[in-house]
Amino acid sequence: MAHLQLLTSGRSSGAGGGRLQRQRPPGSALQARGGDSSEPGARRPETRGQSDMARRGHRLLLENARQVVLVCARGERFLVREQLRGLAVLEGASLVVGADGLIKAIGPASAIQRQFSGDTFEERIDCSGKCVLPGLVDAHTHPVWAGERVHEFAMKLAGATYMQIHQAGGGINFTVECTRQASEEELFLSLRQRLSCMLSAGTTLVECKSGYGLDLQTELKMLRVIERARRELDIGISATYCGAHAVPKGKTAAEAADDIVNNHLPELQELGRRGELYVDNVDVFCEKGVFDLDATRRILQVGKDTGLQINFHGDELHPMKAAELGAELGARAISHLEEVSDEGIAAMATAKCSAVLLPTTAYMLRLKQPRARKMLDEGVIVSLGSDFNPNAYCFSMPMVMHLACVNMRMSMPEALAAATINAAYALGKSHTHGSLEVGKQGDLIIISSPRWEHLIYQFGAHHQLIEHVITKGKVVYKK
Ligand SMILES: N=CN[C@@H](CCC(=O)O)C(=O)O
Ligand SMILES: [Zn+2]
Repeated sequence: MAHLQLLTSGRSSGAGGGRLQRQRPPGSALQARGGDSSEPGARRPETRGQSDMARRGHRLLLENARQVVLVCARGERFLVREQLRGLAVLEGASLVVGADGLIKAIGPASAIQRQFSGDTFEERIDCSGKCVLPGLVDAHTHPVWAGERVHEFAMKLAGATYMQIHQAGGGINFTVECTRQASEEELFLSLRQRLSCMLSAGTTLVECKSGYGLDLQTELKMLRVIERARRELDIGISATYCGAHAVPKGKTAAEAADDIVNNHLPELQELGRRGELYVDNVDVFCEKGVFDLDATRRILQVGKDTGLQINFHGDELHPMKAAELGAELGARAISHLEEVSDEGIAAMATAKCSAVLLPTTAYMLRLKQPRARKMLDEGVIVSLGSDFNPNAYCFSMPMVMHLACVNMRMSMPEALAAATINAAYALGKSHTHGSLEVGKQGDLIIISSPRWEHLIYQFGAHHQLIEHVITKGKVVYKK
């Protein structure tokens, strides 16, 4: 009898000496049509024979993978607490993506072979000895900008702080000047290049912020560039309006907030109504010397009222009570949180507001690490992002996961969940992305290793490990 074998890899179940529990799968994991119909609770596979029906055409067959990492298998929208001890992993499994780009079946290789024996596939990939994982989700990036800030890296190495550089006209302000001068085409070409680097590092869904324009005209230019990328490129995009990323020269924070709530947000709403520009999230840099709690509240509330999800920068360099505010406003996610309070953590857990942790920032700026363990223990939905921007120049979610494990003491299953299903939740997309389940989008990566943990363990080796990146069942990167 061909049972689906659902493996659970525990917190300490790394490649060396970890324990792997084999469990009978829950019925929902057997949604895969390859499931054995004799399995209690299994949905009966379709019984129509190939002889009496026309051959069906599908987009992709991934055959006989050593491991297929589902991440979760019961339609969970996020994973917290003990759910993170064991991710759902199938061994010796195959996966089918249908012509619509959605996952059609996942199950034991032999069952999938029987079930689909007469069908055709645009592409078949032999995954023997390899692992299939969900495409990675990067929940926080600033990828649209012009200019060059490598000199600031040297200044920071010599001891300057982020805020010293910012207040001296560098940092965000410097990038704003360059981005205002850049053409839309120039910004699009550099964004395309950056997104292609992310894709080849395994990211298939990425949050992209504006925020280097600050004035309406340049913010719209950045958002149009993101919209064009969403329409033309293979990577999935969640667009964030971040016009409150810094206080523009010549304005106070209150004046900037007025401009945003009276002019920027209504204009975005109108463009959305006309189908010209889709924005998913509203962001504010809530920080001492940038936007205080009151200004942040005003902007986020109006953003929410115009239909945007709240997803903002908080409690990064100073404790601001941003987490408490986000929980109160119903924020979907808050990023950074190096300085979050205990009360803020508790409030985020209750409000199901995701903490988007950014290991590259704490690493590059030598900040104290966000308290990931406390957040995880209290049941906060922890996600990860690369924070790609001119200050933290990193495209790679595998490296982000590695840093999260070493510097924030997350386990490998926690890090992978944070870079897949939980990051998708932070973007409001975990019903379609973030795990390999029937009916979800066929976004996957194939790595040339017999255990998935190598993607995290081999620091900086993702380009050797990642063989294929697939979105909607189509190979979009091949090593
Ligand atoms: N903290 C605010 N924003 C960015 C940095 C942007 C920049 O320095 O250009 C961040 O998330 O790290
Ligand atoms: Zn950021």
